[in-house]
Amino acid sequence: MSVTTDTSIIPLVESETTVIPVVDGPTPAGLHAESVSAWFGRHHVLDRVSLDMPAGRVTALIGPSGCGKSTFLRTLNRMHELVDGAQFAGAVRLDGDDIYDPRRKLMDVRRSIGMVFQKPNPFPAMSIRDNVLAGLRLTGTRASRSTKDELVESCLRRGGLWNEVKDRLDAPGGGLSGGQQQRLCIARSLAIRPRVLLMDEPCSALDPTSTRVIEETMIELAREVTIVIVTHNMQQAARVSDQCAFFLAAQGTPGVIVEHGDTASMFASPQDQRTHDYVNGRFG
Ligand SMILES: Nc1ncnc2c1ncn2[C@@H]1O[C@H](COP(=O)(O)OP(=O)(O)OP(=O)(O)O)[C@@H](O)[C@H]1O
Repeated sequence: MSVTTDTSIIPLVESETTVIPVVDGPTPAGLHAESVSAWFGRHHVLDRVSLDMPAGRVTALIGPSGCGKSTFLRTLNRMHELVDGAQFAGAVRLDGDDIYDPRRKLMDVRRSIGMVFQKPNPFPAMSIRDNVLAGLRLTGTRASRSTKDELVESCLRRGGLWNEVKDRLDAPGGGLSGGQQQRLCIARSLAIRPRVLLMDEPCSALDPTSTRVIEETMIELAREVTIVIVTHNMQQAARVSDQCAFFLAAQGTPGVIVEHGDTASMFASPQDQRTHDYVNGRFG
């Protein structure tokens, strides 16, 4: 089950004010999950999952419904803990530093590791420009008017939306098409300079043309931000990802990674029969 919610940005709220060089491009960071387990109450949904997600690469998480892909994704920026009764064990290292270290500020974690959800969730009545800048306000980041203008243009360009909206930046975000709204959400995520972007089935609500545009945007973005994407679409995983991890939860047991590796090899010559059957559409 993927959770579609505006909490994508609410957890960033903190009173602290920071000034950061908002226009410089960020540098992608490596993410490493180490023996990650997760529970919802007594329901154990992930069991000791370890995965390297290299800097500047696209990692696709694939597997049948309910095997824990979205839960795993949400442990990667500590959104899992927002659910009542949710528990976590293990470590997630961002360029070597554990994001679960109690000395680490939660806001810094969520600023470094952004998230884009299945259903586009721009603020519908807010202008396109203000949507892009919304994350800055929520993180207490100050910037001059001209810096903001540069930032809006840079994020919309990187989100692959600038040419379509540059003449109507004051129009409401809710007036855009679904695909444009999703790219606006990507641009909004980029404005706080994440080093990793988590994407939970970002194209599942979109038509094929919008999907292709988002995929092209992802491939471009991977130079500056590490991407981890959950997708049910095998062609999409093959098109956009450098490496894949295949998750599976056998009946009544928590999800594990059955196989992971370079995407081309996993599709052409999977090592595990279950991976072979899944990528060839035999189940799931
Ligand atoms: N908020 C929640 N509260 C309780 N259980 C949950 C919650 N979210 C997910 N689960 C359960 O955790 C398990 C893993 O769900 P998860 O959404 O991570 O799987 P998934 O592989 O992403 O599925 P899908 O591909 O259908 O989105 C499922 O059994 C699901 O019912």
